Amino acid sequence: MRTIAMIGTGYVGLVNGTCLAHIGHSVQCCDTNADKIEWLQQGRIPIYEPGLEAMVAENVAAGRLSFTSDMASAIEQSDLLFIAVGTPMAPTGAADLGYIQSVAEFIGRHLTAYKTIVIKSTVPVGTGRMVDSWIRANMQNPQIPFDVVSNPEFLREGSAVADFMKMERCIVGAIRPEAAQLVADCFEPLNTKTYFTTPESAEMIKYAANAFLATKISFINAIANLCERYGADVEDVAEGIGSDSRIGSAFLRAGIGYGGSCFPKDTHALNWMADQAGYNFGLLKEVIQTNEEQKYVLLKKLVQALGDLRGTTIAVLGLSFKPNTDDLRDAPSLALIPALIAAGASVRVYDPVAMSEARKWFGSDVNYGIGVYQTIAGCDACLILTEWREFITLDLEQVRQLLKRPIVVDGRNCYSLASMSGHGIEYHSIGRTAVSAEQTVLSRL
Ligand SMILES: NC(=O)C1=CN([C@@H]2O[C@H](COP(=O)(O)OP(=O)(O)OC[C@H]3O[C@@H](n4cnc5c(N)ncnc54)[C@H](O)[C@@H]3O)[C@@H](O)[C@H]2O)C=CC1
Ligand SMILES: O=C(O)[C@H]1O[C@H](OP(=O)(O)OP(=O)(O)OC[C@H]2O[C@@H](n3ccc(=O)[nH]c3=O)[C@H](O)[C@@H]2O)[C@H](O)[C@@H](O)[C@@H]1O
Repeated sequence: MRTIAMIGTGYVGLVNGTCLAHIGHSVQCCDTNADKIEWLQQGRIPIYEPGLEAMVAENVAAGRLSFTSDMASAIEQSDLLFIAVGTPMAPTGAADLGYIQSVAEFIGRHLTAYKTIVIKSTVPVGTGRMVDSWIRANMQNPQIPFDVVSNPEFLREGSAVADFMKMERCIVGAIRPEAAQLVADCFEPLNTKTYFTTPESAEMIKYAANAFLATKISFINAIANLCERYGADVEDVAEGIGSDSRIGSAFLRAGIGYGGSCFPKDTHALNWMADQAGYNFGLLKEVIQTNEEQKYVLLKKLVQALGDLRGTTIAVLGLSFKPNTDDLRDAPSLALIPALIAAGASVRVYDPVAMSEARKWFGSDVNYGIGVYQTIAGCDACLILTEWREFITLDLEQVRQLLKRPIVVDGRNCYSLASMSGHGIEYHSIGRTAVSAEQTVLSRL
């Protein structure tokens, strides 16, 4: 059992802190956001993450997990200091290391005995060494030893607790093998495969993993756009290629592009790193560009179906960047909804859990519905942006009756073409428009 200070109690810090407590460690989660800490001390969870609330309560009750704004004493009382603060995108596309630097300097000022400092945040290659120097520059007693270890995080929002508890692999990048082993031992109860490497490789593994997954998504979205032009069905194509074990079926769901707090910023940060090194990562630039364009494909489909959008009311189902989270950071909805409004439409939105988050982003620009059916009633068309369970099990008969015009434009391919047409709904989805051979490029060949 180790004593751990988790510095930064956001999606990653709160889940890691709670799960590390759950596997037996004694964890203090700290944050500069005093409101967040106060909420957590009252047993309230500031984010929506399945399974997290119960796990927090259990570990707080067991005395293994606590929340504090007193970072200095948490640091003093802990063997390992995990840094899990944000690394948002700077205007240049680079990762903004401001929060990391301020934590490193704080640690430096409060270091009174040996500590292992673990970087959980996603940081550009070389950051571990910068953290080392920021700590050193602020130490009152430069003789105190410490290690900086890179231990990137791979959890997904919406399944974060399960991703941690069934961790597929643990990456540990360190200069001193003893420090690497200390960090690996923290995760020992999970029985996961650990890969030991240098800090630079560990930092690169994180960006390469996210960029590769983003590449798969942009690739299948580009194929989807081609499928529409040739009358093929991207769902069949994804299944057909995904069954090749060298390709794999994961991350081949065509849609309206990837969003969230990580793929967009991490692809930009990797591209920035490449540019800094004088390497033109053209492939990655295309992945980013394809994703940008994909966010607007539903607008084009809607205009094709309805014509002029001025004076129309459009229902939007799903605002979060994926199901099972209330996170709207870089969600496709943030790009598409302003575009609908700019085209003259009134927008009525509904999301099962992200409504209060949505109010922060959209304010009074949209109307907020109550439940699916109240939201779509009387609308000219309905868009599906997130594949929440509630939206993939709609009562299609009611949908047809409630919409002014029975048009559904689905950015997540939640339904078969047959089920929608069977209910008399004009259905537009991604990469599988039901066109006859005469309407496709084939007819012109
Ligand atoms: N959200 C995700 O699913 C994943 C995120 N990551 C990476 O983990 C890092 C954290 O991401 P999130 O948890 O999503 O961010 P977040 O924004 O949800 O949380 C960061 C927290 O750090 C706190 N903070 C900022 N400065 C601080 C300081 N000086 N001292 C103490 N606390 C401070 C903030 O108040 C905030 O509560 C990022 O680098 C991200 O790229 C990695 C894998 C998954
Ligand atoms: O670094 C991070 O923060 C995390 O980023 C992603 O996790 P997350 O963003 O939570 O969610 P994903 O499930 O990866 O989905 C990201 C986006 O891609 C989209 N997506 C995903 C898969 C797919 O086949 N198609 C597709 O469009 C989703 O709708 C969503 O908008 C990675 O999957 C995690 O491994 C990583 O730790």
